Formats: sequence, structure tokens, C-alpha cells
Amino acid sequence: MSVFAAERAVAINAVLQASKVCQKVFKQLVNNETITKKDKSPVTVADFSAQAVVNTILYHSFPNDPIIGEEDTKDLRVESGKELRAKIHSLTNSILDDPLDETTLLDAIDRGSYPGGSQGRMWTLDPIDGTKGFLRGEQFAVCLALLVDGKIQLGVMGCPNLPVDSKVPEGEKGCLFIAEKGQGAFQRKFSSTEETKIQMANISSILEASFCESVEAAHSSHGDAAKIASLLGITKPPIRMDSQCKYCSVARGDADIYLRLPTRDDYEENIWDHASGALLVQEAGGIVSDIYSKPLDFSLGRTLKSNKGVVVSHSKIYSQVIEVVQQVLLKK
Ligand SMILES: Nc1ncnc2c1ncn2[C@@H]1O[C@H](COP(=O)(O)O)[C@@H](OP(=O)(O)O)[C@H]1O
Ligand SMILES: [Mg+2]
Ligand SMILES: [Mg+2]
Ligand SMILES: [Mg+2]
Repeated sequence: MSVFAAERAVAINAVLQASKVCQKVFKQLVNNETITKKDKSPVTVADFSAQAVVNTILYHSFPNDPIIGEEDTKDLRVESGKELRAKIHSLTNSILDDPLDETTLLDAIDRGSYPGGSQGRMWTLDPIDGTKGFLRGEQFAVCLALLVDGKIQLGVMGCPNLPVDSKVPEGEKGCLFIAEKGQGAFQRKFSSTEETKIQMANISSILEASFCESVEAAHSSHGDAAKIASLLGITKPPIRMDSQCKYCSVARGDADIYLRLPTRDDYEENIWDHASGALLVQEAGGIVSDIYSKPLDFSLGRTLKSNKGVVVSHSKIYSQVIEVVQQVLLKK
């Protein structure tokens, strides 16, 4: 029985509305305006607006729940952010039932500033995961998860550009993925409320496995992944895809392994880049760890500061995968 039925319904609605924001922006703005954040990642009007929409919907149902969201309004509150602010304002109000004034809008985005931690209920939100994929018209995901005492209880992801059936890549697109701890993993189309249970593929040998990784080589070492794949005897080419759509693909059996291999010593993964995806894969029969085979620890704040990289695979082949990951990365 679902423990978080109300949260599940609200999260699904929030993610669907935010996905609509993203689709609308992509259609309307040919030259997507972006500003560059300190970490050099692009942020578009859609990232801010999607965060405003989700935070507003969450606040309406759960006013006391803190939110750890990726975006903040530092760059929007200054004079140079005026034009972008106005665009975000009108876009957000075109989606929400009740219009917000500009101050309420900025405050809604900033409700995502919670530092996180090991105690209590909190949501974590990536309004657009894979902003680079979004800008290229490829894969991206709106990712929302509920944490209680540092453990993920619920994850909902909206993937507007992901084919409903990976075997029909030019067919209908737009998938929603839902996982609740202990309740399994589910997929539905944007166009229907019917949910289908998903499971990882039941491969009989690692030689048949396929793996996925980031499009961006700066986010995950393609070279190390190629070495690992070769040592495992994997011959299929990597599936390169932006965002947590990789977790979704693995969870529904389109791929069997997801490798995120550190490219720098100083990078800490953000919790919103993994929370909903990690739960989805676990509920679909997979194992998620870091390169040291440590479980991801979501209780330490906004980042996974005690983890390095991410290794995801079907539980049947996990021990083989992690052994070779460590052979390649740790004995360099
Ligand atoms: N050096 C790095 N290593 C790993 N991830 C990084 C990184 N620099 C940025 N990222 C994260 O990679 C995410 C995209 O992942 P992927 O490559 O799997 O699509 C970005 O999310 P956003 O697009 O939400 O900013 C960002 O948080
Ligand atoms: Mg970003
Ligand atoms: Mg992200
Ligand atoms: Mg993002």
C-alpha cells in the first residue's frame, strides 16, 4: 500500500506542469536565452520557470516541506536580469492556475534553497536535468524526489523527449516515471494516466549488456568507460544520453548499466541529479552505488559529498561491473 499517495499525486501533477513549461519554451524560443552560472552550466528561462511551477504546486499542498532545488534568483534580482525575469514571469503564469506577482515568483524559486540534511521531510528538485540536452532538442528530465530522514521515499521524473517505446524511436514521445520505496517502478505516457510496471532487462550474460553514459565527456569519462566495457567483454556501443533519462532507460530495460565516472577530483554530485533516478532503478531491480561500491548518501546536504561517481547495473551483474570499474579507476 502506498504510504505517500498524496505526495505521489501532487508530485506527478507538478512534474507534468513543469514539463509543459519546458515544451512550451522549446517551441516558442528559437534562440533560447541562457545565462551562464558560476559552474559554467547553461540556465534557461525554462529552468527557472519549471522550478517556480514545481515549488508553487508543492507549497500549495505541503507548505511546511522544505525544498532543495538547483536554481536560485541571484542573477534575476539584479538590473541585468530584468528582461529574463519578465519572460520567466509571463511563462510561469501561463501555466499556473493562479497568477503570481514578480516578488512571489522570485520567492517561489528561492524556496529551493534548503541546505538538506539527515532529518525530516524534504523535496529535491532538478527543474531541468540535462539543460544541455534540452538546448540541443535531445533528452532532458524534470526530476523531483521526496526524502525522509535522508532516505529517498518517492521519485517522479518527466521526460518529454523520451520515446514511449525505445524500439519505436520516432513514435510517441513523453514519458513519466514514478517510484515509491517498496512499491515498484512505473512508467506512463504523458498522454494517459495508465501506469505500467517496469523492470530491468533480465539479461543472461554480461556479454549481451549495453551501457549508457553522459553525452558530455566533462560529466563522465568516456575513455574510462570504454576500457571498462572492453574488459567486461561488452561489444555494444555506449548509449549516450543527457540527464536522468539514463536511469529511466536502465530501469525499463533499454540498457543494463549506467556509468558516471569522475573526470575531476573536486566535483561533488548534486543530490537532485540522482535522487529520483536512483530510487527508480532500485525499485526496478537494480543496484546503485558509487565507484567505491558505497551506497549514495543523500543525508549530507545538497551534494553527495561522501561519494565519487555513480555505478548502476542489474543486480545480477553488479559484482562483475564494480570489480572492473575499480580495476580501471582505482589501480591507475
Ligand atoms: N564535472 C561534472 N561531473 C559530473 N556531473 C556534472 C559535472 N558538471 C556538471 N554536472 C552535472 O551534470 C548534469 C547533467 O548530467 P548528464 O551529463 O548526465 O546529462 C548537470 O545537471 P543540469 O543539466 O541539471 O545542470 C550538472 O549538475
Ligand atoms: Mg544546471
Ligand atoms: Mg541536473
Ligand atoms: Mg538542472
